[in-house]
Amino acid sequence: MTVVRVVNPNTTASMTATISRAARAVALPGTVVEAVNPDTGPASIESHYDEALAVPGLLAEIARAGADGHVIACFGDPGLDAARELASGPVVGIAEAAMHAASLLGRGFSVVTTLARTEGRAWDLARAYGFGERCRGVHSCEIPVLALETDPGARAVITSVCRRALETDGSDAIVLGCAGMADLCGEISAAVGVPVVDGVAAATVLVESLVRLGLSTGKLGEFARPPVKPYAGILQPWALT
Ligand SMILES: O=C(O)C[C@H]1NC(=O)NC1=O
Repeated sequence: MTVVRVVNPNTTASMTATISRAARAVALPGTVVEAVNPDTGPASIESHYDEALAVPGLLAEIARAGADGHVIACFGDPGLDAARELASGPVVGIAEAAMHAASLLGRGFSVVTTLARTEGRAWDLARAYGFGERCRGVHSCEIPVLALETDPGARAVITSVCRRALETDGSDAIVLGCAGMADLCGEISAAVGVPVVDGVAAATVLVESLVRLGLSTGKLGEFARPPVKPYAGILQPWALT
């Protein structure tokens, strides 16, 4: 039995439930999906500040024993490198997984995300992961992350931005730029007529496959366990042994 811990780094349990449904929908029968979120940190991640303050809570969830692999279920892939130092199993971010999957579906893909201020981060990740050319455009809906659950017009807006992205970019696929959009994949794909990739599902399947292949992060160099040292103040609980 494989245990994949899917970590929503923000503290909104209803979003964790959406993420859990998307991950469980694609996991194999022998895989246990453990969807969690920290109890400390931002309610949603929409800025560099939010992202920085989400990382300690995220790492606490990564550090807990009992998982064979981890998904970081936030499109900024926050704390991914630190999580890889800490975890013994594979760790995959949803942006990374979605971009890899989309790159196999055609010559180029477009990212559709929430707020315009997060577009730069999506471009940074695309370039860092080697998809600077394959990523044809990053577009935003100007819908706050938590409004995805409460705004009845959100689906229509996201679908419209996806349609415009395809026209503008000439891309072959869409990457949804927020874990909170995970439940919109099928509906939007049917509406716009191209594959729409949800990073939660893509990362869950990727981690599951890596575990089944007996593969994990290389620990000889950069991603070896961090050196032991004191951590003062409120971060004292994060000190390693
Ligand atoms: O960066 C974003 O807009 C999306 C990102 N924020 C969040 O709380 N979960 C996410 O997937």
